[in-house]
Amino acid sequence: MRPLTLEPLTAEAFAPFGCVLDPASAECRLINGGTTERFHALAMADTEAQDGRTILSLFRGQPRAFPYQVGMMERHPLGSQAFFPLTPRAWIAVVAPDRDGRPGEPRAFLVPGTIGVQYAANVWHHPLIAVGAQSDFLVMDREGGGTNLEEADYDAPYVVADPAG
Ligand SMILES: NC(=O)N[C@@H](O)C(=O)O
Ligand code: NI
Repeated sequence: MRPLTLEPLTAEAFAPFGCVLDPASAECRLINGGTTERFHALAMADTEAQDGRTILSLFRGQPRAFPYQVGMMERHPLGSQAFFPLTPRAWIAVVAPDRDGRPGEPRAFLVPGTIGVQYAANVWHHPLIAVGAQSDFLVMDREGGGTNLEEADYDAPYVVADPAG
């Protein structure tokens, strides 16, 4: 099995795959008479293809067992998909470039529990990888017609070591 190195997440490194949802980097607006900080527009949903609509869901992820085998990837051709942790616990985002309609060499990012990511439409990624304990995420993605899920298996799995060491 091919080891996957866990990379630290940066907006630059993730840019080919989507965007990072980091309140600390967002425009912060003081609203409601100064009682609330609005971390504005962490991400813009891309869900309108084929009359799609944006929905917000809660994903309750059970922790994956490590070392974790990444044997498949998926993508959503018609819409973006954003994950933002509600549980302040680090998690893992695995993405890959497209290589002639199949996922190429994956990259695994360790995402702090205060930061989310949005996979751009049609970007190969692995389904949610929660780490250590049950973790809740707000997920913004697309509801609508058409086929919005494509999956592909790797010929041989990659393996991610336990972030806890
Ligand atoms: N199936 C589903 O809604 N979730 C996946 O798309 C995922 O990326 O976790
Ligand atoms: Ni997905």
